[in-house]
Amino acid sequence: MLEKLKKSLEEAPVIQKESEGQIYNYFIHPISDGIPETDPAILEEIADFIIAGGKTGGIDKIVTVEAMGIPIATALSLKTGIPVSIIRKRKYGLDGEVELSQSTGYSKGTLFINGLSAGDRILIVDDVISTGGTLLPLLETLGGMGVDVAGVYCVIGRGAGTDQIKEKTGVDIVVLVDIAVSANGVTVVGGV
Ligand SMILES: O=P(O)(O)OC[C@H]1O[C@H](OP(=O)(O)OP(=O)(O)O)[C@H](O)[C@@H]1O
Ligand SMILES: Nc1nc2[nH]cnc2c(=O)[nH]1
Repeated sequence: MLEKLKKSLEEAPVIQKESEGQIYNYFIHPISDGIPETDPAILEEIADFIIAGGKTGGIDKIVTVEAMGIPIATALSLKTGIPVSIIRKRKYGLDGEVELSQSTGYSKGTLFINGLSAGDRILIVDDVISTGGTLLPLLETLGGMGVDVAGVYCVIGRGAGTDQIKEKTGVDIVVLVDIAVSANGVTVVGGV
């Protein structure tokens, strides 16, 4: 299952990003960067896997975070007819906008939620989970808003974020492929 995705991950180049005196080994892959180009067959494989998980029934919105969750969310939307709501890195200042801080192993920023409200039943999809510094504050903020998160899918998992989020929030994130990343490259270490 997901053989194309796994094979392409093993071939992903790794660059070093420096943040706050720490080096982060950042892998570059079509699903997480759009480089060199995204194979629609891999997007379809991912969308079909998520649909087979049975969590798309009764969902009001597929929710993702700008930028690289968008192709995955769009592929899923086209197959299910469920609309996509995108959490942006840009402030709009609309009524009801909610902002939160995001951090990754290589960046810090602010996310802006628009178009979600109490009682919405959503499925979250994203390309990568690593430190959890994006999804943890997002899940906490959505919980505070009264949004019902029916499931969370991340295509690629690395690092401790998934386990930490489970410990802190009880939310089980489904990771399709688990990888280990070093300066020498990417190794697939698990997954569905
Ligand atoms: O678990 P974490 O350490 O938070 O890493 C995961 C996040 O990193 C990437 O986002 P990024 O902000 O780099 O945006 P991008 O989608 O534009 O690459 C990715 O899309 C996830 O949202
Ligand atoms: N492309 C890419 N996205 C990420 N998001 C969090 N970590 C990474 C990474 O190593 N590579």
